[in-house]
Order: sequence, then structure tokens, then C-alpha cells
Amino acid sequence: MGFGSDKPASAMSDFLRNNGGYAVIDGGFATELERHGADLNDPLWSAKCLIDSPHLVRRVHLDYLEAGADIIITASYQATIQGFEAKGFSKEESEALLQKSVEIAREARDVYYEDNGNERSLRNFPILVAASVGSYGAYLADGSEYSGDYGEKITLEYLKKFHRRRVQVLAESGADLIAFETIPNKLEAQAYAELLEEDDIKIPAWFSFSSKDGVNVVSGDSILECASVADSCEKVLAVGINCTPPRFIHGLILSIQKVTNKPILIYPNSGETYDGQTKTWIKSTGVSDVDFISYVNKWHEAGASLIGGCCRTTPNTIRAISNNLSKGPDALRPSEPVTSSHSVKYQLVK
Ligand SMILES: C[S+](C)CC[C@H](N)C(=O)O
Ligand SMILES: N[C@@H](CCS)C(=O)O
Ligand SMILES: [Zn+2]
Repeated sequence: MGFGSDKPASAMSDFLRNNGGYAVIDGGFATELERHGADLNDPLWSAKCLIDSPHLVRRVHLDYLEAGADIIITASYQATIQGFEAKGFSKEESEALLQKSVEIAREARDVYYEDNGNERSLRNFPILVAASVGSYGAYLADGSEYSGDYGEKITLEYLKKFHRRRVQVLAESGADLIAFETIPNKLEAQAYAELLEEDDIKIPAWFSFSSKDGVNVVSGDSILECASVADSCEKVLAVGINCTPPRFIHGLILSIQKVTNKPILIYPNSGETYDGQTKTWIKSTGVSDVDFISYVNKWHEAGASLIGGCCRTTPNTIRAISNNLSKGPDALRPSEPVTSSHSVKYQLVK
């Protein structure tokens, strides 16, 4: 039985309870592909690797699993049927590429399970594969997901039509949930919520917004209103923030808690700034892994139960998050991330 198929509404809370009260999300995926040498200067950004370097996609998933991730996010952030068609692929080929993003993540999970004696798959806390859906702004490939300014022509219906088939294909691809990521405005959150309900999408979802001031989402829409959209949608099992500088996260967790009891997820970026024109990162404002990790237990104490990293974080960041959380007050988890060379010792860390 798949994740959420038994008791959909409480699936994430149950998963977290079985998991020691928290789960580790993976880190920056596209930027990790870049560290391995991928050239992402392309309208498809990381989705380009689904076409020309699937082995690298699999490698990065495995690196994050070995670092301690409980949830891995597919390489479909900027994979859209419209984007693939613009490259000359047919509709069928484009849909197959979306499915491939999930297949590669599932394969990496299988390899990881095998290498680790199937400990995880036999327990109540399997690793989850989250199918990424980036925003319409991501498809525009100019960094628009950091402004959320789509102009007046882009209506609710336009956004629903834009995302519909992609969401349907990903929902039928064997993923455990859909990760709507880096959502820049309320309109797009409403479009996702209506799509999930109207199309009776069979797997659950999370909604994750981005912010550049710690008060509103990047478009200027209120985080309270955006999180309320997520709260009202039964298919949404967790809500939170990603690709946002670490210094803003604590206040955003407190805001989101005012409007929802759903589990809160956070996976901040390194704090560096993205230049959408040159597709490069401006380094100076980044925080070190040490700084990032010093916040992790505070975020957990403030109420975030799903914690990972976004752009420019690495497997080292995720390993440190996993180690820090496993030392928390009530965590029934391995004190070191599982690797093929370690036997797993579950212990209550007090
Ligand atoms: C989250 S941003 C760094 C993703 C890349 C952007 N959509 C672009 O194509 O430039
Ligand atoms: N899951 C995506 C998010 C980009 S903001 C990635 O890590 O590439
Ligand atoms: Zn990001």
C-alpha cells in the first residue's frame, strides 16, 4: 500500500511519528548536479540532465540518501511538457521524461535499500520519493520564481491549464507525494489546490513557498494567506518554506503556525542570491555549513518537523542536519546516517 493510501489526512503525521518526530529532506539538487559538472545554462535547467545525464541524477539521489535523507525530491522541478516540446520532443516523449524523473529516484531508493540490508523498507518509515513541481516562473527560466510577478494575463485558469497534465502524469508515476516547490505567489497556490481537488489527484502533496523578506512570499503576498490556502486543501499534508535564506526561516515558521496545524517543512538555500540572467549565484551573502547547521535544532524546536536544504546546500549539509536532529531530545533514530559500511543501531537519545 502506498504512502497516504490508508489514512490520507494523517499520513505525514504518522510518518513523522514513526520516524522519531522528524524527517530529513534532501539538499540542493540542481546545484549538486552542477558541482558534478553538469551545465545547467539551459531553459530546462536541471531537467536537462534527464535527457543527457540520467546517471548523474541517480548519483546525486544516492549521495543524498547516503547522507541521511528520508525524502528525496525528483529532478522534475523545471521539467514541463511545454518546456520539452519547445526542445522538439513530442507530447508522449515529454510525458515519458516526467515519468523518468520518478523512475530514477525510485531506482536510487532501491539501490540504497539493498546496500543497507533493506532495514528501512521493512520498517514503518520507508524513504519517500517526492515528485517536484516547480512554478510557472521556473518554466520561464529567468528566475521569475523569485519575483512571482507573472503580469495580469496569467490568471488562475491559465495556471491550472499550464500545470494540469504534468501533475496528472507525475501523480501516476509511482511517486509517494508531489512537492510543489518554491511557490512564489498565492494565485499559483490556489491553482495547485484546485487542480488537486478537481482532478482527484491520488497522491498527497506538500506546498512550499519562498520568501525574500521573512514576512511575505516573494511576490509580496502574505505568507499567512498562502499557508491558509495550503491548510484548506485536504490533499496537502505539509506546508512550509524552501529556497529562502536561512536567516528568515525562524520567523516564517512562527507565522505559518498561526494558520495551520499541518506539519511544517523547511529547506532553506545557502543564503546566496541567484542571478536569473546569467544563471549564476552571487556568493558573498552565503552562510557556511556551520552557520546553517547551528539553526537546525532551533527550527525543529520552533515547530518544523521536515528539514532539509535547497539550492547550494550539499550532501554535507544534509549529513550534518541528520546528525543534529538524531541527537534531539526524543529522537528514536540512528545517531549516524546509515551507510553501507555501518550496521544500524536504533537508540533513544536522551
Ligand atoms: C530556483 S532557481 C535557481 C531555478 C532556475 C531558474 N528557474 C532558471 O531557469 O534560471
Ligand atoms: N528541488 C529543486 C528546487 C530548486 S529551488 C532543486 O533542488 O533543484
Ligand atoms: Zn532552491
